[in-house]
Amino acid sequence: MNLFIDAGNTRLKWCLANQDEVLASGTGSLEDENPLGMSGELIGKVVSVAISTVASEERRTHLAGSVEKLCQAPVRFYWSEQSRNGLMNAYQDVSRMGADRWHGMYGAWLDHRQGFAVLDAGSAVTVDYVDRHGQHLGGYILPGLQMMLRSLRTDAARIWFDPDQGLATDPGKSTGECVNHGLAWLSAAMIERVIADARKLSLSEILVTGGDADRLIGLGLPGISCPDLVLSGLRAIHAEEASG
Ligand SMILES: Nc1ncnc2c1ncn2[C@@H]1O[C@H](COP(=O)(O)OP(=O)(O)OP(=O)(O)O)[C@@H](O)[C@H]1O
Ligand SMILES: CC(C)(CO)[C@@H](O)C(=O)NCCC(=O)O
Ligand SMILES: [K+]
Repeated sequence: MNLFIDAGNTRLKWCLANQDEVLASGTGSLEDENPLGMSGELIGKVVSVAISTVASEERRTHLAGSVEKLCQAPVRFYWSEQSRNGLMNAYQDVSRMGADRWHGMYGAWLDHRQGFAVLDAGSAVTVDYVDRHGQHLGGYILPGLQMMLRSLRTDAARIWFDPDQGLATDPGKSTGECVNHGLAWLSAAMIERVIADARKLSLSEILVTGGDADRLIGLGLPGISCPDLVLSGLRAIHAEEASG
């Protein structure tokens, strides 16, 4: 069995799979001693490890070391590419693009050939557009929800509030409401722009992934929820590499 890991800035997601089926999956944290939280029985089945990560070089090295030791299996990292199987990256320097974005787009490209947007609402939010020819048209990087809450709390001396996950966007009448409604209102505005862009660029689907995907759908994003988009892209690439 192969172990696949999508290691973001906050959490990591993993799945244990062979060519066509997923045996188990879960989430973990790079901070934990056992970053995967996998049982010994599952760990015993791992013969190779494939990782997509956007973590710092220090955390990446640490992860590689602990996973190698834990699984006694070779670890390979997969990065952004210029092109693959008809999907073409718009970046001139593809080594600068977060691997999660490329793997997410590739996961989407496998099943959606009519042009799509990928919205990954994680620690940071990314939006990427791919037309029906497989051409990546570019994208956007924005702060994520927790990041924005944290910066308001840290950088504005008189803003105290309890974060809520509410979806109300009407004008707030207390600090807490103004902050919470403000973030929902901002997300709603982003959603409107993505919808407008998708229409303008003739992209027929919006695929949503990341920890805050359901929140965006709750705010009216007409998107398809694909929680494992990055891992699907990574699995496909790993399989293609293995078959030569
Ligand atoms: N159990 C959870 N733990 C942490 N964050 C969560 C959880 N459930 C939902 N979230 C939300 O998910 C967001 C983080 O998303 P995700 O877990 O996809 O991040 P990530 O993959 O580490 O991020 P990135 O790839 O952007 O570095 C947070 O803003 C938070 O609001
Ligand atoms: C934007 C994030 C943090 C989203 O996870 C990640 O894709 C990343 O670190 N990207 C590097 C910069 C870039 O994609 O251009
Ligand atoms: K992610």
